[in-house]
Amino acid sequence: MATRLRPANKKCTVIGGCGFLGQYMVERLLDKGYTVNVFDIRQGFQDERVQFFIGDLCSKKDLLPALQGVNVVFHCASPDPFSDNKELFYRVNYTGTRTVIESCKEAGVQKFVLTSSASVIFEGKDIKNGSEDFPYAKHPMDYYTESKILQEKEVLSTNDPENNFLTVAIRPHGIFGPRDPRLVYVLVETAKSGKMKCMIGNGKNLVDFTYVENVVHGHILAAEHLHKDSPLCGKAYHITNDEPIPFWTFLSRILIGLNYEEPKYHIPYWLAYYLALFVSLLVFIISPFIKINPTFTPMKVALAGTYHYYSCEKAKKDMGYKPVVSLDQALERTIQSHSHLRKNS
Ligand SMILES: NC(=O)C1=CN([C@@H]2O[C@H](COP(=O)(O)OP(=O)(O)OC[C@H]3O[C@@H](n4cnc5c(N)ncnc54)[C@H](OP(=O)(O)O)[C@@H]3O)[C@@H](O)[C@H]2O)C=CC1
Ligand SMILES: CC(C)=CCC[C@@H](C)[C@H]1CC[C@H]2C3=C(CC[C@]12C)[C@@]1(C)CCC(=O)C[C@@H]1CC3
Repeated sequence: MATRLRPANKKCTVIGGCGFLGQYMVERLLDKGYTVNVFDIRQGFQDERVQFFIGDLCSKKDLLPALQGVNVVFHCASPDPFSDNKELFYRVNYTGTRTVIESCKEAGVQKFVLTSSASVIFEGKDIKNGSEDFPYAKHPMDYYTESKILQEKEVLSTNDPENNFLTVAIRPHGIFGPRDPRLVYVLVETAKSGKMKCMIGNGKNLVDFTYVENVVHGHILAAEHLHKDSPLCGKAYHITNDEPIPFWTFLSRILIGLNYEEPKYHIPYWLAYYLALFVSLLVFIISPFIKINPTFTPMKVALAGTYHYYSCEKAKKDMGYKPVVSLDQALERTIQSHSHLRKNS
C-alpha cells in the first residue's frame, strides 16, 4: 500500500483535541492532510490516524512529548466556562497557557493559534458589530472571562517573529453544532423543567452564534496565513457566522425544532439582572459554609438580554475568512443531530 507523504510543516498538535471544538478541529485537519497529535486531559474518542497524549497542560513534562517535530499548535482547552472555579481558571487558562507557550518554544514549534473568546470585550453592556479595536473588558463579569483576557494577552504578547515564534488568537462566540455537550442540552433541560416560559428583555437583542465548522475554518485559515510578515502576527480575530440573530429567536428555533414550546412572556432585563445579582450576593455570603454554583448569574442574564454581536471584517480582509455553513443550514444540522432529545407530541 502506498503511504501518503505528509510534509513536516503540516504536523500539528491540538490541545483540548477531545473537547467539542477540538474534535472538529482534528477531523478537519486530518481531511486537509495534516498529521495530528491530540493533547487532552482525557481521551474522548478513538482514531487510529491520531496520536493521543493524555496529560495536564499545566505540566511541561506532560506536554513536551506531544510537541516534538510539530509546526503548529492549536490551543483550545479550557475548563467548563460555568464551573465558577477561580483557582482552576487561573491555573489552566492563565498559568497553564504560559507553560504551554514555554513548552512550545522549547520544542521548536513555530506557530501558535489560541482559541480565545469574543467575550473578552464583553462586560454586560450592548456591543453592536464590535471590532477587535474595542478594549478588553475592564470589569469582566466572571472568572472565566477574566482568565480568558489574561490568556489572550499572554499569547499575543509572546509573538516573536525574530525567534520564529508566531502567535494569533481566534475569538469565536456561542459555538454550537452536532455533538455540542452544552447548549442544546441546557436548553432542553430548562424547557423540560418548565422554566423556559420567559424571555429576558424584549426578545430583540441580536447576538452571534457560530457554527462549529466555521470556527474550525477560521482557526485553520489563521494558521495558514500566519507567517513572519503577515498582519496576523500577535493579533486577535473575531470569527462568527456573520449573521447576528435575536438571542431568543435562535433558542426558539431549536426548541420548536425539537417540539418544545418557545418562551412567550417577557421579564424586564433590569429585573432579571438585579435578581441574579441578589442571588450572587446570597451565594457569596453563605460560601464559607455551603458551596453553590448558581444557574442564574448576572453573566448569563447579560448574555441572554443584551446585544452582543461582533464584526469579522478583519478576518475577511486578512485571511479571506467567509463562513462555510450558513446559520439556517447550521440550525438544521444541529436540530437533526439532537433528534434523540425531541419531545414526543
Ligand atoms: N463553547 C463556546 O461557546 C465557546 C468556547 N470558547 C473557547 O473554545 C475552546 C473550546 O471550547 P469547547 O470545545 O466548547 O470546550 P470543551 O470543554 O468541550 O473542550 C475543552 C477540552 O479541554 C480539556 N481540558 C480542560 N482542562 C485541561 C487541562 N488542564 N489539560 C488538558 N486538557 C484540558 C477538556 O477536558 P474536560 O472536558 O475533561 O475538562 C476538554 O476536553 C475553549 O478555549 C473555550 O474557552 C470560546 C468562545 C465560545
Ligand atoms: C436561557 C437558556 C437556558 C439558554 C441556554 C443557552 C446557553 C447555554 C448558551 C447561550 C449563549 C452561550 C454562550 C456560552 C455558553 C453557552 C451559552 C450561555 C459561552 C459563555 C461559552 C464560553 C464563551 O467563551 C462565551 C460564550 C458566550 C455564549
